[in-house]
Amino acid sequence: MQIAAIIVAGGKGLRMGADTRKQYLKLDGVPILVRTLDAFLSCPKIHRIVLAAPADDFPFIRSELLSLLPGGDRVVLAAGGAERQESVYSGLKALGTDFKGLVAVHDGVRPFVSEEEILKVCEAASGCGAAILAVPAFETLKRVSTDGAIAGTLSRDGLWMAQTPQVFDAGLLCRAHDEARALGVLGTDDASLVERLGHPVEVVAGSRCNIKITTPDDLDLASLFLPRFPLSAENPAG
Ligand SMILES: Nc1ccn([C@@H]2O[C@H](COP(=O)(O)OP(=O)(O)OP(=O)(O)O)[C@@H](O)[C@H]2O)c(=O)n1
Ligand SMILES: C[C@](O)(CO)[C@H](O)COP(=O)(O)O
Repeated sequence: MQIAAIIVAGGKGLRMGADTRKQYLKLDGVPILVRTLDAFLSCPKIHRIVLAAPADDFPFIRSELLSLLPGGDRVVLAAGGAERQESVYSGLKALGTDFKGLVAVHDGVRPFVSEEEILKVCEAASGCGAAILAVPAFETLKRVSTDGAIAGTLSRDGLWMAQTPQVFDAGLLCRAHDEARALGVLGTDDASLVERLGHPVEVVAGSRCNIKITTPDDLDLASLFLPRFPLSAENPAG
């Protein structure tokens, strides 16, 4: 079965508070987005890659990022939208409605995804049509009221934190996005749009290394993980 990846990198990175969009910040000299794309370009099961990114950045992405990557010319660019969901939708349109395989949606700012994780979540989705990586909640969870006081302690039983890749049958993902758009539903991930259709989504245990680089602290954490995630052997920057 054909597998396509949609990498979303259209965000502004407001919580990072950097002058540059965080997907272009460098970790040990290599842009975060290049590290993420390298993980997918070097995975033999991924046949096509669409990158949803700010349209104004396309010249920079072509000349400064894709040019660093062996196979970077395989990456098709799609214009990112105002919300993550719109960026995924734009990626789906760029992929084309005739694509019939699996689509793996991944955040451009999750560079520490392993090939093993990509393969196992794709494998799960090839069975049931929808699967995501996630990790069990690992801290005590509090509901906090607007005055800053604890309003309750939640049971951690059965609570998981969603990661990406989130992998779906292409037709199912298109239907989930079309319906959400028609109804004005905005989800923070793709699985939530598929869940609303009543379709089961399998959860595959991921790793706590697969962080979404969101705040400046995450850059410090990322530097600790770097030695465990070298660039692929084909990548001359690696
Ligand atoms: N309009 C958007 C918003 C987000 N994303 C992408 O979705 C992923 C996860 O989003 P997040 O980490 O929340 O990124 P930002 O939206 O950039 O961050 P912030 O909310 O702090 O502005 C990132 O790779 C981001 O680039 C996107 O493609 N298009
Ligand atoms: C898709 C996602 O990465 C799963 O954790 C996440 O929902 C994106 O989160 P955001 O911070 O709301 O953009």
